[in-house]
Order: sequence, then C-alpha cells, then structure tokens
Amino acid sequence: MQPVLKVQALNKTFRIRAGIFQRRHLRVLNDISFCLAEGETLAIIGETGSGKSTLAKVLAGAENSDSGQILLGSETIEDDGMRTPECRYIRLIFQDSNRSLNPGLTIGDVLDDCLRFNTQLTENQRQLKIKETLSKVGLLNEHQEYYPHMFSGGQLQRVALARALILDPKVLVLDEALSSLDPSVRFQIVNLLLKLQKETGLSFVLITHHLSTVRHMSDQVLVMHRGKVVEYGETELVFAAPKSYITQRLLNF
Ligand SMILES: Nc1ncnc2c1ncn2[C@@H]1O[C@H](COP(=O)(O)OP(=O)(O)OP(=O)(O)O)[C@@H](O)[C@H]1O
Repeated sequence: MQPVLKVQALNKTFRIRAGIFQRRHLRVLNDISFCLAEGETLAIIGETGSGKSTLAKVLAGAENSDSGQILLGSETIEDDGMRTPECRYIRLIFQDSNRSLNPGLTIGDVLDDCLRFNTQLTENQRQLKIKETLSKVGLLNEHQEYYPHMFSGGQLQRVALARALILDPKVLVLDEALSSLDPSVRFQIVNLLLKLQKETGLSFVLITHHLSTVRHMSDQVLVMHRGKVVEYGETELVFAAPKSYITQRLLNF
C-alpha cells in the first residue's frame, strides 16, 4: 500500500549567532526519512532541542527544508526547499495554536477566511462546510458567533482542530497540541481524534512528551536525538524492547 506521507532525507540548518560578529550553522534535521500510512499515527519523541518542532514546521510548510523530499500520496510537495500548494493538505496544530487567533474575529469569520483564501466555494457552500466542521469537533453551529476569549482551553483546542480540518487535510501534525490540557479534557480530545481518524482515514504525526498518549494513539514511533533518527519502529515493539540507548533513557528502561 502506498503511504499517504513519505519523507526522504530531509535536512535543515539554521544560522545562529556564535559571538558578536560570528555566525555558525546548526544542523537541526539530519537525513530524516519515514513513511506514514493512511489512517495511522506516527509518534515522534525526543529530548528538548532534538528537532521535533522544526520537523513539524517543515512538514506543514511553515519552514522550508534545505534538501530532501516530502511526498503526499504520489505528489512531491516539497523538493529541496521548493513547496507546492498541495502542502495545505498537511495541517499543523501546536500547543498555543489559539494564540494565532485574532481576538477581534468570531470563530465563524476565522473559519470562513480559511475557506475564502484556499477554496473556490460559494458563500452557501462555505456556511455548510463550517457547520459540518464545527459539528465534527463537537462544537455547535452557534459557536460561529463566539470570540476566542469566550471558549475554555479544551474548546479552544476544538476550534484549532476545526480550523485544521476545514481544508480536508490528509495529515494532521499535532505538536504538543494536548500538553496544556488537564487530563480529563486531554482524554476527550484524544478520543475525538481517534474517532475522526476511524471515520475519515486521517493520519497523524503526534509530537508529545506524554508517553501514555504515544502508547495509546500511535502505530509507529520515531525517536530523534540531535536532529537524527535513532530509532524507528512499531510502538509496541519499541516500548517493549527499545534498542537505542537514547530511547531506553526516554522510556526509563
Ligand atoms: N528559528 C530558529 N533559529 C535558530 N535556531 C532554531 C530555530 N528554531 C529552532 N532552533 C534550534 O533548533 C534546535 C531544535 O529545536 P526544536 O524546537 O525543533 O526542538 P524540539 O525537539 O521541538 O524541542 P522541544 O521538545 O523543547 O520543543 C534547538 O537547538 C533550537 O534552539
């Protein structure tokens, strides 16, 4: 079966300050490759600074890579830093996604803007799509009239999910998206994500420090250390017998 997402030899370097007049190159992603099947979840774990968030941003088109390819189905959507518009089928939700919501816009306006800028839908079609999407994430049609400050933390993460889902993505990248939620709300959102995955075949790249969530949600796990993949395999196998010393340390073996 063809994977929905294929990442091949991805590299990314930042130029960082190394003194008053000096700069040096910091290699943050070093030859990263993996595959993700439709309806499956790949968890990415690693210590702070190992490159997980940079990888999430590159996948979602928020940062360009220096070299390497990202394929969505059979289409190459990034080739040595060049992006195609199809990258909108990979959407990113991060911990503070809602900080990027304009406090002066209602949720209906936010979702409508997303559709107006990215699709050719008519006003009626957009209204229908907004209603359907809010319902998918467990919000009411009336929530269209609400401003961001009127939502609780858990509801805001549902709004972030609605904003990601409204463009019918194939892959959702969740970068610590559940971390700031209290355990009962996190549990509800995890169940919602799993339900959506079952119903629509959506695939997830899950970046989290919560090992129990990794075990509960993911089919495969990829372990990063200083920008490199040090272990990659089925979640149950990796958790039962981690091969790399880095994984053993992360899993408290
Ligand atoms: N825009 C940037 N410019 C320069 N260096 C950066 C930039 N973004 C990230 N870095 C550096 O790249 C490295 C990897 O950062 P990244 O945020 O991807 O790690 P991470 O694994 O997501 O960490 P955490 O678990 O703390 O979120 C770090 O050393 C970080 O300081």
